[in-house]
Amino acid sequence: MKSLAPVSVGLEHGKTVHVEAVNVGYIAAALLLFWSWTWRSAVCTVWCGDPWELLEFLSRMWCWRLTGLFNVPCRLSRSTSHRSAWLPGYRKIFSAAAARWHHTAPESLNCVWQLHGDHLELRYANTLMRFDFVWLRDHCRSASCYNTKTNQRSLDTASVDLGIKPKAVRVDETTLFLTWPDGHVTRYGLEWLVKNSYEGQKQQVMHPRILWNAEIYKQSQIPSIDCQSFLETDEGLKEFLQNFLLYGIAFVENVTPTKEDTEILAERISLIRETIYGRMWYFTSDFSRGDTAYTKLALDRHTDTTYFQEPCGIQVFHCLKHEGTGGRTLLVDGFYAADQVLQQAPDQFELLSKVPLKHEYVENVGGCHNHMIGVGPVLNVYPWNNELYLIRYNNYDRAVINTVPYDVAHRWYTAHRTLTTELRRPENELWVKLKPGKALFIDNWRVLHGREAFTGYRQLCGCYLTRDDVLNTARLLGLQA
Ligand SMILES: C[N+](C)(C)CCCC[C@H](N)C(=O)O
Ligand SMILES: O=C(O)CCC(=O)C(=O)O
Ligand SMILES: [Fe+2]
Repeated sequence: MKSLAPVSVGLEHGKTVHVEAVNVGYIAAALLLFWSWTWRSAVCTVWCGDPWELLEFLSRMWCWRLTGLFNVPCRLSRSTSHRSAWLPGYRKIFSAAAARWHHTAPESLNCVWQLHGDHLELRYANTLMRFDFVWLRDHCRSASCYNTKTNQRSLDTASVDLGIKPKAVRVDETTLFLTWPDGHVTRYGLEWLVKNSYEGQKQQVMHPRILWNAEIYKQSQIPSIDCQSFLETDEGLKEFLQNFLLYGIAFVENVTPTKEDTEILAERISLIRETIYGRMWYFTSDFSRGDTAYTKLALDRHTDTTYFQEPCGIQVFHCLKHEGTGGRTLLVDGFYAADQVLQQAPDQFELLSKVPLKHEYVENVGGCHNHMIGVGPVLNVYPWNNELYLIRYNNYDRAVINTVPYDVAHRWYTAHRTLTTELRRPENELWVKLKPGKALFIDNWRVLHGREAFTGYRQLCGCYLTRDDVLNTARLLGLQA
């Protein structure tokens, strides 16, 4: 008897039937019996293992044939059991059948599918997708599972058997049909699957952006949006938001230079995020608060509120008055700089995205007492596609590093230096002088700001916006955000 690599065949609910090593004659007989159902009762006589196991196995094979799911048990997982072995010939036939792609309807030749032991594989619109069975059950859009009025799931996911497997699968030109063991039918539009599958998502650009240095930004000649058009037309607002999403900064001009008018602007696109600085703030160099922002000193590039667990999404600045010199605003695209780090030193990019850091705001000035702590890495990336979505960079407010051991700390300082070098390249610096009437919106998750030291009286007003609400407005206008 030839000894073969042990193989086990996966069945429903994670059960595995181990097939005893048998000789050629037995396998031939088993094959014969398999194809001739009427002989099912005689199985035990040619089986040298547990007869019920074989019976169960063969009956399942029969069911699969009936339901067209013959290829279900194609997961030929390795098993350390000495008992299981297939004859090469049978194994070949078996896996050849298993590897068969289904073109259920002749018209749907652009969609093929294959049912595996633990997932469904489907190729459509040049996308090869793999779906977990629980996922397929969980996302069912039938009336009993999903409320299309509220766009909410009604199905209790915890009630789905984790070993669930469809009883039948069918595909026509547009739709995948799955019948579950309890008879429930799930339908998925093939287009919907491409859009919503992991593989489909990976192909899509999540957030279209134009990374910039000073030259790129200036060359683009992005116009400021007129205040009236911003406030009164959807086109004006949409153009503004499109610029904002692409570049992380956008300007509105011809704004009446008051705090109240600035507030009206802010409210046009979002809810205002009230913080310890108030709702609409208004500041001069009077050191009314315990922060360098409230002085005449220069401020190096940074993002704000790094000491919040969720740093503010958007910052609005409107200079209401400046009688003096200096005080220009510095803007640097943090994502452009981070991208340079990724190109030069991917390991340093990774470190900056992995090492959690604390930022802290401790204030005890006048009647203001605050102690804020926010923890997170400098670069925040989506774990599923590594896309950068938030940069937390403020060397003034960075707290004691005590979240990593000394050697990691040293590597982190090296990576931080690389990023800082990029952020400080003069060609990456966009300098603007904010003037009364021109409001600036900054994506505080992406673009760093700073300011030049100044003399004289300078008055700035503005606010923070909740990011979710800005993106909500953009999506409602049909933008990808
Ligand atoms: C904008 N406004 C003047 C209100 C607050 C400034 C906060 C400054 C702080 N160091 C930070 O970077 O978060
Ligand atoms: O004074 C400025 O131009 C900006 C100061 C600053 O960084 C801030 O208020 O967040
Ligand atoms: Fe700031």
